[in-house]
Amino acid sequence: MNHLLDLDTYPIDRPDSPEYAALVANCRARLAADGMFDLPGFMRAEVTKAAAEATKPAMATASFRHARKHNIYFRDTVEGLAEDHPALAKVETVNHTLTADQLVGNPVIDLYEWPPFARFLAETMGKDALYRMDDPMARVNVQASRAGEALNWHFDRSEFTTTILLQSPEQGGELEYRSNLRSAEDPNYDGVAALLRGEDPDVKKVKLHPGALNVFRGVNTLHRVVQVQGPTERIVAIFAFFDRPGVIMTAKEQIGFYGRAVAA
Ligand SMILES: O=C(O)CCC(=O)C(=O)O
Ligand SMILES: [Fe+2]
Repeated sequence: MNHLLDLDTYPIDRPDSPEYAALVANCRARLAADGMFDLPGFMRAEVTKAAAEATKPAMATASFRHARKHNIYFRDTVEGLAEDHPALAKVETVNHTLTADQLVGNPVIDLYEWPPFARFLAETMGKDALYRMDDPMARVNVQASRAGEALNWHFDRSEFTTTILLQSPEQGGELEYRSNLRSAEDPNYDGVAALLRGEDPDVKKVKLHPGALNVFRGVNTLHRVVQVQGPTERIVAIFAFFDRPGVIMTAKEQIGFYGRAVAA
């Protein structure tokens, strides 16, 4: 993996070393403080560039253009919330997705399949273990956003989201986020509504660079990608891990996310 990743700076292949323990401790502290950590230069620059380039033919011809209006919960109704509550205000998302079955041979798949990666992520999140999905599409996705496009405000359905940015646009494409906007006990609908009105002073913005590993607690961190400007697409790889092995999507979920279904 040394040819793909900067294992000198990030020794995730040496889980028994003191350097590994220090790295994990640092990531955990940042997750606790900010709901996020990123590791710049995690994937080597030339590999990152090659991985981005390799997605382009399929992105141009075979990706799923996903354009939708949604609220930040991706749900039609939220129990206890009036339909016209401003926390349910709709935003628009447009992006283009390639699924794992369309990424065969891409370094992002090699990384996903490498057991120390899941082990390292689990340790940063304070979990006993994390498992890859068995879903042929959802395991790893690559999303492209073009000028005028972006993934809009949302909470994630999974507790954590793990990405590697493969290509930056000229302008836009930063990740905007607000950690701890809600908790398991308090949905904080008024806080959500204030943020959607642009009135939350605690929104932060991070500009990731290609090759950076980014992990964030998306379940309680409201987040969006800032609209892309200019001719260069923002391209990001998204890795799906679960607390248990063997997770797959239903055909209905696959069609909802990707416009087609592929059996496991
Ligand atoms: O593109 C990104 O950086 C964030 C992706 C994201 O929020 C998601 O996949 O849920
Ligand atoms: Fe997300």
